[in-house]
Amino acid sequence: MSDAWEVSTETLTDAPGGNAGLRAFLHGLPGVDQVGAEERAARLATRSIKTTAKAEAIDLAISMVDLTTLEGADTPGKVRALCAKAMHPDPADPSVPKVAAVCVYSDMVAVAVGALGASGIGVASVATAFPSGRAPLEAKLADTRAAVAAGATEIDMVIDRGAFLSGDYLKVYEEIVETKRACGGAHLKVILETGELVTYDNVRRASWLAMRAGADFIKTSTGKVSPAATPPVTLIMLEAVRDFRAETGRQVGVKPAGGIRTTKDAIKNLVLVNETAGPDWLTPAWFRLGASSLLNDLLMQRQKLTTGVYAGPDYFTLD
Ligand SMILES: O=C[C@H](O)COP(=O)(O)O
Repeated sequence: MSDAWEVSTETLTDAPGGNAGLRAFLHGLPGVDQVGAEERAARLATRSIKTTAKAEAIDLAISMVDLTTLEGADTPGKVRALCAKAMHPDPADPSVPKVAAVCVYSDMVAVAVGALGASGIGVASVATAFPSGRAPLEAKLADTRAAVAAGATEIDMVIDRGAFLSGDYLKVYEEIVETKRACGGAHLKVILETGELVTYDNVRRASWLAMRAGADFIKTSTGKVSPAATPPVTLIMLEAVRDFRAETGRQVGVKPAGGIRTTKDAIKNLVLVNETAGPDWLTPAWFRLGASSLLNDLLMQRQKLTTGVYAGPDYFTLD
């Protein structure tokens, strides 16, 4: 499987069998064993990673970060500072890898594009009436097109959870298909907002629905709803991308986001990836960590491993 992102061109324009067909497919998926999923996620979380492996894991995690600011009070200055940090997380140590992408609201895309220049760091924009997903489809598509026109290379859309929970799977499917079309060459991450989906079975169903509609990535959460990226939810989504590739040959990425704050959290995620979807997903092309305040902890732990002492949170610029 290639490391490069493959924009899926085979997105289905019609859901075979309409809503009834989708419903039959999604409800025909095997149910999630809740106890089994929680126990497996908890067991994997106890794996201890030390010394060289830990240093490698920290650098891999840094390279997978979608460095995020999604606040009403975001300013061009804050976004430029975030971009500087994305390119040189620790200006005193050029061996620290750059992050994968900067994630902002669509009106901040042009600022991020200008600040990141030719760094190779992606610009991800949330879109489609983030975070609620409540707006007419035309407004959602206009939001998406505006972000792409401003230079976004990745679009993080939210699904309509109300439609999903009321069983209108076709509406969710068609919105994803249309948003994928509006993305053009940009990659589409589909946010399921798992904290609102009520059951693990729904997490599995929403993952398959998004992948069948053409998602390049499935993402847990907006970061605005709790619970967000819990280990069992990430595990279920990793199983879904693994099984989807086995069935269709197409690889889809996974992005847990929301509440990932510590190096421990990040490493737990990497173990989950390796043990569930497998090492093919252990690259920034196929796995991202959406986080607004994880990077500094990764930098502190990295420095501790290198120098033996913690620099302390004030040493690094705010993330
Ligand atoms: O997409 C990323 C999330 O909004 C980040 O959530 P966080 O602020 O809990 O790290």
